[in-house]
Amino acid sequence: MRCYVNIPHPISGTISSASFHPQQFQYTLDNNVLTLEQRKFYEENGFLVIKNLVPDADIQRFRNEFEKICRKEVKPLGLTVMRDVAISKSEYAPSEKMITKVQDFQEDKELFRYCTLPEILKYVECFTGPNIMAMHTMLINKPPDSGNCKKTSRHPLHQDLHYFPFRPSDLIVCAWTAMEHINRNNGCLVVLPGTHKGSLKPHDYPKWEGGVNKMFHGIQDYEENKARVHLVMEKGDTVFFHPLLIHGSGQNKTQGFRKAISCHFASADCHYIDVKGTSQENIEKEVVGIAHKFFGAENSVDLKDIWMFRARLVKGERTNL
Ligand SMILES: CCCCCCCCCCCCCC(=O)SCCNC(=O)CCNC(=O)[C@H](O)C(C)(C)COP(=O)(O)OP(=O)(O)OC[C@H]1O[C@@H](n2cnc3c(N)ncnc32)[C@H](O)[C@@H]1OP(=O)(O)O
Ligand SMILES: Nc1ncnc2c1ncn2[C@@H]1O[C@H](COP(=O)(O)OP(=O)(O)OP(=O)(O)O)[C@@H](O)[C@H]1O
Ligand SMILES: O=C(O)CCC(=O)C(=O)O
Ligand SMILES: [Fe+2]
Ligand SMILES: [Mg+2]
Repeated sequence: MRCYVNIPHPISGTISSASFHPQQFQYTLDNNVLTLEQRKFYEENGFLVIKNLVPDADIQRFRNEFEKICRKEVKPLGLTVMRDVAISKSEYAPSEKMITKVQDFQEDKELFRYCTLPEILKYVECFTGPNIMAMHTMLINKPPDSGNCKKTSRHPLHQDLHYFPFRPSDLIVCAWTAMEHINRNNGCLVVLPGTHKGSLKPHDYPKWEGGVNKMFHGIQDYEENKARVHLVMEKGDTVFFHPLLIHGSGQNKTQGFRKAISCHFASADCHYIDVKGTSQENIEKEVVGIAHKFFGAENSVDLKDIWMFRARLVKGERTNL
């Protein structure tokens, strides 16, 4: 996982034994895809934006398929369709306006293409190595908040590792692609650079007046003065980020539904862990509780089974996960 690169001496420009400064990389692997500058950026900040990575034609296909799902013209197996908490009890009408995100599209050929795009996997491999599993998939359709003023479209600051019962964290990466221009107005991603170097923090529901979406846990000891960086992205731009990086997204103040597609990838060489007795126990209980609703409480399923069942190999060999 760790490797050393010879950095030429800044003054002499040569590598001699006297001027040899080994550089340790912890969060990126040795290959020729990332420039040294990009590698250093990810090591330091825990995220990396690649401009214009996914072609418009692919994004259009994801959009078309999402609309078909919303209109109930297709019903992919295993898909979770989530409505915003502010409208979850309102009248049912199948339209994209009702859906805040879909998750687990591993059985939907059109959407899952995202997780197999060579241009995405090329970068993913820099973090996971050659055996790559798609662990969790989402298409987020952040609804406008302007109507209800409840700010329920916000995603509290969190670390994605809170949801994951596998390790090591450095071999996990999220790819998140903007499906349109995204800025602070429609609720872009917000990151706290460098927080991937810290540990996993306890997460719980934020105490928001307007309510909060199911399982949208956030970190509790939020430091107001910590520098937040708002990632303004164009259609097709993709950010890769570490699962310990603290991030969230702000309210959508526009009338449109802000769209992004994402996948969490992990090295197939990762291993599952037991989260009992850790800060992740609360999310495990919720996930297992929902699974019981679907499969019946008598059929005991644990978190590991749920993840193994949904995970898909996208490159290399399925070793552990
Ligand atoms: C399996 C492993 C999962 C891993 C976790 C994710 C990993 C993520 C990793 C990456 C990091 C990702 C970070 C992340 O993204 S974390 C967010 C991840 N969120 C989820 O995974 C939630 C997935 N959603 C669901 O499972 C369903 O949509 C739920 C269970 C929510 C509704 O189910 P269903 O659609 O069948 O609805 P229903 O009509 O039968 O209603 C049932 C009850 O639920 C109420 N309700 C409805 N909508 C919401 C809502 N939005 N907020 C709160 N409550 C809601 C509703 O009022 C009713 O309440 P009551 O009348 O009973 O009181
Ligand atoms: N003071 C805070 N306490 C807790 N969480 C916060 C705080 N400020 C921001 N956040 C979280 O970080 C996310 C991003 O913050 P940001 O300030 O960019 O968005 P916002 O407050 O929703 O919108 P705005 O662009 O109007 O500030 C928010 O959605 C929220 O989840
Ligand atoms: O708002 C988004 O698009 C991303 C939210 C997020 O971080 C997540 O679902 O894990
Ligand atoms: Fe997240
Ligand atoms: Mg704010």
